[in-house]
Amino acid sequence: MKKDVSNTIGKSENEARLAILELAHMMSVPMSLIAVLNLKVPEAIMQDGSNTPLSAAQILARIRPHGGADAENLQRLLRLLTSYDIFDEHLSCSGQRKYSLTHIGKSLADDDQGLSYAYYMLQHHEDALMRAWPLVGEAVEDPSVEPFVKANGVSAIEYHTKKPDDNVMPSIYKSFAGMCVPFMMEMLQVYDGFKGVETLVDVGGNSGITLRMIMDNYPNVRKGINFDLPDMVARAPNIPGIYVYLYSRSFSF
Ligand SMILES: C[S@@+](CC[C@H](N)C(=O)[O-])C[C@H]1O[C@@H](n2cnc3c(N)ncnc32)[C@H](O)[C@@H]1O
Repeated sequence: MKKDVSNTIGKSENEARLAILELAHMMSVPMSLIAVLNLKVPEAIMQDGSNTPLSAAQILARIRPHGGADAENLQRLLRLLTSYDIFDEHLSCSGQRKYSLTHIGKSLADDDQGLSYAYYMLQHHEDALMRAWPLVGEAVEDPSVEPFVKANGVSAIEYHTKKPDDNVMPSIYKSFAGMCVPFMMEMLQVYDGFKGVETLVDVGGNSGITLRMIMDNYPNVRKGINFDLPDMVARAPNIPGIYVYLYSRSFSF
């Protein structure tokens, strides 16, 4: 007997169409997220520390108090990001939409050290990297020059370490610190493997901030060595007890 597969085919074709549509528009997600991060929307919602739901117009009143910005367009971004679990949407009986931050969204608002996951997200979508992505297919045809170098003339590490940056903490440090500090805080609560260690080497220690956190928790670690590239450690903050070790041969993570 011939098996009726029409429903199955229809279902999988529909799923395929939806999947392709989602993939075709995928760029809207990181681009919308970058837009709300640049607008400092997470900080605006957390401004009074309460994460109280706010309408797009109320958010704009906090970030653009002199007016002139478009609440309707901000709401479009917020609605899109609500479907990716960055915001929670609260719909009132009158049809007004308000937004608060989800658990994921809260990780994008600055903490009391001025750190958050936002800096990693921003650094991974900055212009230099965005110039390299369209060239990624060329790396298949000709792998001799990596896309970032082709687009920007220098390697990613060189670009980031040589970039003029008058911040107290250059963006490449803030990007990694924003990701690593919360992780290390949790790790230090459960891992006690640093007991008895006197000298600790952090390979690829970046700004040295996680090494400092370990040394603050374990006074037995008297000497820390931040083993990183010369340009990276050259701009790293000077931390008592932490020495830098320069290594320039390339390796990948
Ligand atoms: C993902 S970051 C590490 C983040 C850091 N562990 C923290 O806790 O914040 C990778 C680091 O590896 C470093 N790195 C890359 N190539 C290296 C090399 N050849 N020698 C030493 N460090 C290198 C980079 O400069 C960068 O600081």
